[in-house]
Amino acid sequence: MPIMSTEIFNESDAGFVIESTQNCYADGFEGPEKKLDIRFCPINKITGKNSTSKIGLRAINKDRWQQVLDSARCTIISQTSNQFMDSYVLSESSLFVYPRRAMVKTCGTTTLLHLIAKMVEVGKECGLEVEMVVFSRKNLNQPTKQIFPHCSFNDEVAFLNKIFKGEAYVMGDVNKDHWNLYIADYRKNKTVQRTEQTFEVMMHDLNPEVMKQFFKREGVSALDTTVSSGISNLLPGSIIDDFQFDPCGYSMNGLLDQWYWTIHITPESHCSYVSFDTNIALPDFNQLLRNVLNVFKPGRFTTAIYSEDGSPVSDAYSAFDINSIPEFSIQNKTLHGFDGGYDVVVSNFKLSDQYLIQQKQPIIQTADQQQVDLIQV
Ligand SMILES: C[S@@+](CC[C@H](N)C(=O)[O-])C[C@H]1O[C@@H](n2cnc3c(N)ncnc32)[C@H](O)[C@@H]1O
Repeated sequence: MPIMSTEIFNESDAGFVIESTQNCYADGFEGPEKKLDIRFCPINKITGKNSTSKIGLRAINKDRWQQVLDSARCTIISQTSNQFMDSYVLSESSLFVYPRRAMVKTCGTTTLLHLIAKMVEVGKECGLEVEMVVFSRKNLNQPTKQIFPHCSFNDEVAFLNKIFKGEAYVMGDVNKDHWNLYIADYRKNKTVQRTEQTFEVMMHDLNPEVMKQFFKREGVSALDTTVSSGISNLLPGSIIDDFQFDPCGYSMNGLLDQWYWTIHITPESHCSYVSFDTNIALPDFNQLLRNVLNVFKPGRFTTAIYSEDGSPVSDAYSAFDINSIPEFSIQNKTLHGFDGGYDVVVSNFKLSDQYLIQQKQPIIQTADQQQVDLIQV
């Protein structure tokens, strides 16, 4: 029977303490998330009663996931499910659980990689072993404030290589916006048609008027903000689990049949950041990217596309047309093709100088016009 429920946990029960943003994050909250996407397959030998279970990782309950998340230092705030997945909004970002896949992203100074041992253990409890691990993150604003191994990508890779056997890549300009990627792929049957894709948009320098909506306001619920901001229209028909932090910050998980989408917002002007992430099976991302940019109005952003050979986006390099976002100029674009049958494409954009000049023109014209009017009087 399909499960359709949203449960908000009592914050004190969950050990989740809302702290004053002004006091805690005076130097800026670290919005850019670390993301760990682990896919599992049945363990070859029969190891237990759950080994052939169709629900796989979904047999794990919220308390057990909280034990896993304890290692990353974050807390479950609420849970939503449909017939395909369980989703959890966390004190720092999100966890999505499919029968054979767990995707967790955490921000701030969380220690995401510390939860791997427990994640592998949970998989074993369900008769599953790791088939593929993808760890990725954008460059951090303040890496020195992180806890080991998250102060540097080199440390993270060394940490991961003690557990897995993978490859590491840096995509983009290492001195500017860039994206780090680690992949360990144990999938044996390379002939299987793989159709998964993910699309991430990581935005900085957001329009302050837009960001105002994500400060807690008396009498305005998270759902009100989800609707009035335009977020609910990004992928209509979704089950949405949203949360407004106090005094600011917003997170949501969306479930649209078998596809997830998730948005996390740090609205403070000195460190504004918004992430959008989905695995929706669209043939291109032109309209979705246009809509995301219209809702949030960033000054600069990075996109990351992961696309398997049989995915709806057949060519990750041209998954969206830069002509559909004329106010932005592209800084760089990097493609990595992998022999496992998938591509990763990372691009960086910023508002173009031409657009910024055009934006200023009406103000200058008005002032000039006023001057002319005054002279005429
Ligand atoms: C909503 S979370 C989202 C993080 C996400 N990775 C991002 O930056 O887009 C971070 C925002 O919530 C605010 N916030 C308020 N209380 C928080 C808490 N207890 N834990 C984490 N963030 C909190 C932070 O100041 C920040 O604006």
